[in-house]
Amino acid sequence: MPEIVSEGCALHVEVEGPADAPAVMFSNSLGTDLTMWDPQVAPFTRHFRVVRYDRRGHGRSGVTPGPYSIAQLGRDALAVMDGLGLDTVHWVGLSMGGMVGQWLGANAPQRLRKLVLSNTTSVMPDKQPWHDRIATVRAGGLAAIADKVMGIWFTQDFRETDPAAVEKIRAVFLKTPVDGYVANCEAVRDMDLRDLLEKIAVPTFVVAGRFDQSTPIEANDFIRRRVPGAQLTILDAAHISNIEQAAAFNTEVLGFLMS
Ligand SMILES: O=C(O)CC1=CCC(=O)O1
Repeated sequence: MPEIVSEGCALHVEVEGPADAPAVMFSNSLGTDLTMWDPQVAPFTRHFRVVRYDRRGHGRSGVTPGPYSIAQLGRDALAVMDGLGLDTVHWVGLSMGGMVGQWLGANAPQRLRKLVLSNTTSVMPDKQPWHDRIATVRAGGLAAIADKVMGIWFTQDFRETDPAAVEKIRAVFLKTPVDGYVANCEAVRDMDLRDLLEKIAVPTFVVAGRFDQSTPIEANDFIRRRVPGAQLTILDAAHISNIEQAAAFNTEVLGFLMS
């Protein structure tokens, strides 16, 4: 894999699937890494070249001083495309990955074929919970919020029926560097992408979770209403819908990308 450095940060990238197939680039959520997309690799590599990367501050990518911004994280994504020699990709982003996707859809539409925005929002109207979360993590590390976050990411039913899947993502969450996590929280807290939405000129599919408390259906439907021609589907999941409802997520997203 080529080493890709974007604005002083080495980004960890993995590529799988046929080299001559169109590329799908997956972008992770806050406090995860590229392994969150493991349930997508087998079905998507049947049709696509799968590109996954760890967002700055996460996983095996570097941690640079924060705060980060969604625009900066968008430029990182373009650096990954440039580093791999990809003129265009399909973009699949969940939560923060969807925030970066909104920025790309408005600022670099020529680099996108289709855009999937999953479990995301254009703005965090209440900043206080983010100030509180940052203070708690600075004082006690990610362990201080892990139980609460897992309770937001997955329904109780899923936590009981597939504890191994939850443990796997909790372990990634706990390994996320505090400085990287906080710098990304600051990007989420401070963003306001609402005015970009009507500029997105890329076929767009919005995926919401019926039980998502973090980026509720209304926030996803706001995006659907503002992005010209966008469609919305709602899965029986909380926030990390690509894991909790992997089969439905794969069917819906592949159906959109291949239509
Ligand atoms: O961790 C959360 O609370 C959910 C979330 C917000 C932005 C993101 O990427 O995940």
